[in-house]
Amino acid sequence: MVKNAILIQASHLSRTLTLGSEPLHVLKDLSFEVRRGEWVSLTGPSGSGKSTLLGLLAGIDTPTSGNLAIDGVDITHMSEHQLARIRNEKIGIVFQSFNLIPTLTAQENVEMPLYIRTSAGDAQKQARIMLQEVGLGDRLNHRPHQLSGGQQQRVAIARALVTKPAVLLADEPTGNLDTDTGDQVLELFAELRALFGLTIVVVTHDQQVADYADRTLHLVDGEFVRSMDEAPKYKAGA
Ligand SMILES: Nc1ncnc2c1ncn2[C@@H]1O[C@H](COP(=O)(O)OP(=O)(O)OP(=O)(O)O)[C@@H](O)[C@H]1O
Repeated sequence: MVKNAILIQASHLSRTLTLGSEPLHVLKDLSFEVRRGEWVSLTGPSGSGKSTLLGLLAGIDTPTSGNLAIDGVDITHMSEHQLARIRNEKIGIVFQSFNLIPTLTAQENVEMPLYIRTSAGDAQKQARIMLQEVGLGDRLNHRPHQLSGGQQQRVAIARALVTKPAVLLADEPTGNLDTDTGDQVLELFAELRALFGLTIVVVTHDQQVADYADRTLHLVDGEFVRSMDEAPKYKAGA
């Protein structure tokens, strides 16, 4: 059976927060698709709604209105329990601050998402293989504080991908890394995309990071705009 080419389908998504008496329209009527195997950047100024949108795609938050389907499954009205299952099966997430558990080794951190789906022995084996894929086969027993920032992010990437998700979501994944280390992490994304046919969505405010993607969705004040619609960088004839 040919799998659906559309991996993420969002229709008229809105997210409104009610704080005090005034509603805050964080995301406004967003409709878009992401195709299987595509790499999309999500850019925009601070406060434009990037992380909020990523939270919806991750099933961490739910939209106020509209519909969202991931890998052919409509997740819009799912219970927290159902969303947790979708997150474990279909979604890998990487954050700016790595979010590793400090008391666990690299291997144990990567095993974690597998505990609810397989035996301890199998989890250990799969975690080892995934850490080898990200170039950390010789750091299995190191704890996060014994690893560099780039290595910690590689562990986080291994943890995100060990369940073989359809989509990797990343929120400023290079934000805590120097430029060279950040580039290495993005090169690793590209390798893993080729290896696993991954779909990738990266939130970033860094144009160089955004340029790794096939396509950019640019948010301003909760709405998509084309980057070229922004204020011109120079005046014609100046
Ligand atoms: N839990 C919350 N309570 C109150 N306001 C919130 C909450 N979450 C988000 N917001 C508001 O929603 C808007 C969008 O926030 P969001 O974090 O999605 O933006 P962002 O584009 O990711 O910003 P940044 O680049 O600074 O991380 C902001 O104005 C923010 O203040």
